Amino acid sequence: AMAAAAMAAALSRCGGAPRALALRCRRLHTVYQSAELPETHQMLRQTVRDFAEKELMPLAAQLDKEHRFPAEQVKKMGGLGLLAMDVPEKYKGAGLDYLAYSIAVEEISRGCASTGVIVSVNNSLYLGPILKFGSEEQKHQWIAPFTSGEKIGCFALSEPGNGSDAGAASTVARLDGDEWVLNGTKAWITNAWDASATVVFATTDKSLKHKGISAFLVPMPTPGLSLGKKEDKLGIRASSTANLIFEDCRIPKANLLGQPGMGFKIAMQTLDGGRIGIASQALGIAQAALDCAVDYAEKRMAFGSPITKLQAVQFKLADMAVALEGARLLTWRAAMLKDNGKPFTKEAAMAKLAASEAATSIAHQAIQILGGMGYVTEMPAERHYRDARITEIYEGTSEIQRLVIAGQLLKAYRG
Ligand SMILES: Cc1cc2nc3c(=O)[nH]c(=O)nc-3n(C[C@H](O)[C@H](O)[C@H](O)COP(=O)(O)OP(=O)(O)OC[C@H]3O[C@@H](n4cnc5c(N)ncnc54)[C@H](O)[C@@H]3O)c2cc1C
Repeated sequence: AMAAAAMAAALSRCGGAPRALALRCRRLHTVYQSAELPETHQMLRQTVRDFAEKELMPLAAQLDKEHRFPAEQVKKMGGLGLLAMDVPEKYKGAGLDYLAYSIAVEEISRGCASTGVIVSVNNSLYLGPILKFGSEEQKHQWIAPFTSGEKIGCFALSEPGNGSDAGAASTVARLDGDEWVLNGTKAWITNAWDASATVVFATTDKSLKHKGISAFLVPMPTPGLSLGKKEDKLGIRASSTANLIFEDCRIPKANLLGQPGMGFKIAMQTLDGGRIGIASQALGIAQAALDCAVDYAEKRMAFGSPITKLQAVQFKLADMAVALEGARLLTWRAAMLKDNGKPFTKEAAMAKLAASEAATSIAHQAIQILGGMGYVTEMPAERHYRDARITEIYEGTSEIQRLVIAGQLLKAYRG
């Protein structure tokens, strides 16, 4: 009942009438098998879908073309509670759960995949570890101002010399009186150019290898921290990606997150949750690609009838739908396990692997169904194809997901 009240409060912030919205069936081709979702989550889905169709979908191509951060839309999403979904209301979050978060990120990404990752990084990678490992004081200082969309955060783990092998971090932090002094370069940091703070991982005791890594909270901008150039990317081009360069960057001693040496554990647990967000982003891209393919195929005539009459096209659509629904169920399952306080490392890796591979394959087939029109920017299919690709790389490549899944699987068999 409390979750439902919180949901109603979050929804009412947008000034909408969620019940009426939930009852309105928008388009036949985007009906989900969502009967098994709680009513609150169905309402949320409809609200976020309406927002994405009105505010994101019409803009997505332009944002992509201009590499433009959707600042105004991020503020509106903050007003809807979408930037801090599982953060309790006492820290100014929406007080919802990870299933709600997954649904919201999917719908946002269906409208604009770049916006999807911006939202996912703020929720999972920035707020997530502070919520779980921060002191009460840190939560008030570093969470509350990052819930409304006025400020967003980032997460800096990867480095130029190591991505998958995150335990080999060469960024260092040394205690000097009442301050930590950070030196090193973090690479590929999502939201870097638009962020007001970062969670950053640095080695405090090299002899302990990955057990000598600690996590820190760093305001942005701050002296000693500079940004690299914006990466010119294949997809998700409206989200900024850049290096964070620390050169004798001094932060207060109190900005240590958790205990010294806990950084690697914090990073890995954070990525477990983050993978649910990226799986959801992939679902949204895949859904958008499938929607586009069906819309087009119903109208495109070849040899005297719409190409949806061709069994070869129908078989493609069937395979796309199966891959999407299977990945969605895995994603919801991982989210529900997390919401119930159960282990979900393996399930989150399975969800991320299945959803990202589904998204790349569905976006590929969508282009095939559109033929020449799939290859040009008049239609969104080519953008979905470019946007999908990153979901197999960040927050652990598909190879790393397979390693995580196999490791957990073998552990379970061996008892
Ligand atoms: C657009 C974008 C945004 C990003 N955002 C962030 C962010 O916000 N914060 C952040 O910290 N990082 C971020 N990253 C970094 C991302 O997480 C890494 O790129 C990713 O983890 C892979 O690391 P790498 O690029 O160093 O590749 P490498 O680790 O060098 O891997 C290269 C290849 O080797 C394979 N490989 C490596 N080790 C193994 C193994 N043990 N077994 C099998 N195969 C292996 C990989 O799967 C891959 O195919 C982002 C990256 C991009 C491109």
